[in-house]
Amino acid sequence: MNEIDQLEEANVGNPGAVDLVRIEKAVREILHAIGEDPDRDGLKDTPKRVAKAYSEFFSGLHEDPADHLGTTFDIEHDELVLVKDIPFYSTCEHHLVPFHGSAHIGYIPGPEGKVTGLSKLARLVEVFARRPQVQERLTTQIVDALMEHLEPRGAIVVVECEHMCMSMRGVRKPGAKTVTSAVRGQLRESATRAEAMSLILGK
Ligand SMILES: Nc1nc2c(ncn2[C@@H]2O[C@H](COP(=O)(O)OP(=O)(O)OP(=O)(O)O)[C@@H](O)[C@H]2O)c(=O)[nH]1
Ligand SMILES: [Zn+2]
Repeated sequence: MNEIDQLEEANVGNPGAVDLVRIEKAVREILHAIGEDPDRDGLKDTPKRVAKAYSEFFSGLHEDPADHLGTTFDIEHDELVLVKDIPFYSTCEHHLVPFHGSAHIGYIPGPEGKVTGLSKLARLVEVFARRPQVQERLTTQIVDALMEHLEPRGAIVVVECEHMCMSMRGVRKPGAKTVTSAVRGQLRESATRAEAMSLILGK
């Protein structure tokens, strides 16, 4: 049996939509390409480990934000709700290396009073972070999902990240931070926006 057949046989079913066998084959190729021996002791299980890791890194591609924002409570509150410093890891779609940092999410519930569980905001970040991403799209996808599913009066998302593609390669500037924001509805008005920003950035 050749090495690819062995990989196929070793793949014990693929519960998600990430094709583990295909990743394993590709990782073996990469190891060959960098001049390594994929069959040496330390590397022989690496393709399998990488496939498993990638299925975590990219699990958000197969998730729907509605799964998390579907649970809402009717709570009368027409002031800002803000969850800040939600840590996350994502993967830069240009280099397939991590970028990581924090997301801050605020919204003013709408007249329907749709308020979601606080943990669901962190789950929403995961849905979009666990995909090949750029930071700007991550930021707008989060805010747009909030607007669509909670119908709030307004929403704001601020994301602060360090990109490994700028730290460990290329321009090599570790510590440089990128800040992106997306604001919708009433939170675009200068006074509410300023209040939200000072709560988010005033550490
Ligand atoms: N706007 C944006 N750019 C990103 C993000 N992640 C990585 N990049 C940038 O994507 C760009 C890709 O540029 P290219 O010139 O195609 O690639 P490259 O030769 O590897 O670029 P260098 O990183 O400058 O070496 C780089 O400037 C990265 O810093 C992101 O989330 N948003
Ligand atoms: Zn990158």
